Amino acid sequence: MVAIVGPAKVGKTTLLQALIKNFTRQNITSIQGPVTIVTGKKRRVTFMECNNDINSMIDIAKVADLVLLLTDASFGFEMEIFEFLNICQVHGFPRVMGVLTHLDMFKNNKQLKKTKKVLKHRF
Ligand SMILES: Nc1nc2c(ncn2[C@@H]2O[C@H](COP(=O)(O)OP(=O)(O)OP(=O)(O)O)[C@@H](O)[C@H]2O)c(=O)[nH]1
Repeated sequence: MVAIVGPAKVGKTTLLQALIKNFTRQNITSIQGPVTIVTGKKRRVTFMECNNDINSMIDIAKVADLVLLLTDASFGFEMEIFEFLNICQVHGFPRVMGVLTHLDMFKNNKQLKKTKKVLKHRF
């Protein structure tokens, strides 16, 4: 079970659609719940987008094997990220992978490198 967690409008649905397209070559426009994909002969992966509320975060922290924690790089860390990490500490930490989005918003390459370094340092 792979959970996609992050603040509102950070690009969770966009990432999920891109992952589905990568594995299945299908374009899915409206995603209503968890999506299970057969990724190998003996492997299935279920992707689930986590709603941006505390109860969903608690539920997902208990069952996820891997969490993709999305951060809008043009904005920085938001409260929800820290909230979710605190919840994980209480419920047993799943593996967490940080994903930076909106990197294309940076026009200045130097600024992009600096921001990436600062944000990566946290994971
Ligand atoms: N420029 C840019 N826009 C992005 C990126 N990722 C997502 N977006 C845009 O951000 C907007 C919100 O993306 P969604 O995928 O709907 O975000 P979400 O986290 O699912 O939003 P909620 O479900 O409302 O929490 C969309 O218009 C996307 O096109 C990115 O990496 N760069």
